[in-house]
Amino acid sequence: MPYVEEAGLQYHLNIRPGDVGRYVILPGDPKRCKKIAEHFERAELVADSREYVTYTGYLDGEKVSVTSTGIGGPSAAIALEELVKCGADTFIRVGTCGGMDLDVRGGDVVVATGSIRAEGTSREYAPIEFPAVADLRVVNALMKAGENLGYACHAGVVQSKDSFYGQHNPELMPVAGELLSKWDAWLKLGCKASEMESAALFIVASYLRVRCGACFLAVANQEREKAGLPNPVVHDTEAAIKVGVEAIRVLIKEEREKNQTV
Ligand SMILES: O=P(O)(O)O[C@H]1O[C@H](CO)[C@@H](O)[C@H]1O
Ligand SMILES: O=c1cc[nH]c(=O)[nH]1
Repeated sequence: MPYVEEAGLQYHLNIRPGDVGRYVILPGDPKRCKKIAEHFERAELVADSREYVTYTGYLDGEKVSVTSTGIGGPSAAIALEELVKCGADTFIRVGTCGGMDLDVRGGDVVVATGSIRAEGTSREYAPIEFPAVADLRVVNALMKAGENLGYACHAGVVQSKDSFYGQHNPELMPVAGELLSKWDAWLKLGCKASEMESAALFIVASYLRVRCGACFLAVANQEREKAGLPNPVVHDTEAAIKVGVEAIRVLIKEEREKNQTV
């Protein structure tokens, strides 16, 4: 492969095997990495390349990492591929989203059980009939984490799309009819929220046989606004970060207990 340089150095992330733990948190925003790494013990910056910032530290004695994916499926798929090449096998996206279902308010945490593949990247990995689903053990760990921390997380299907403004101003787009009629269908089907990376991550994780889940801070809910309901706007991602970090702790504990019984 021409894009792998010496000793397994990855072309985009600028990391090598050994630089990251098997557990990796995946925010979109590179600036969220430092905030997440502050929850680790002995965290160190290991790489800063393009939109990909990576810190590695420890949680309960286990090596863990955080790598930003940037915005959208293409860069998220690259991050997952290169992290897997460096030995990681369990991933939690900690992102932001816009609420869709009326019960999701700004400030709430949403856990994805699966994602609508309204984006392009996953189609270059799997036919559209194949569902983008989160790993069941990671979903359970995220819900347990919410319970441990006293956050009532919403669990359900989310929508992954490529156009942020197609979500917020669909009526201005040349394909308005298609965007609006599909959005209406997602609402009728109980879709919880809209974001941009989880479908690609779940499909690439299925292909590479690794575990991936996702939780999000709902920034606001445009459907609540439309319905004339209170619509708080929240930008502080700490609740979703705490749920993601606690879920990694839950998974580490489960893995240790499993290894003791075999
Ligand atoms: O806050 P992050 O993790 O970047 O996630 C969401 O925010 C970005 C859009 O504003 C997209 O990446 C979307 O998925
Ligand atoms: O409304 C939102 C908020 C965050 N991310 C999105 O994709 N949409």
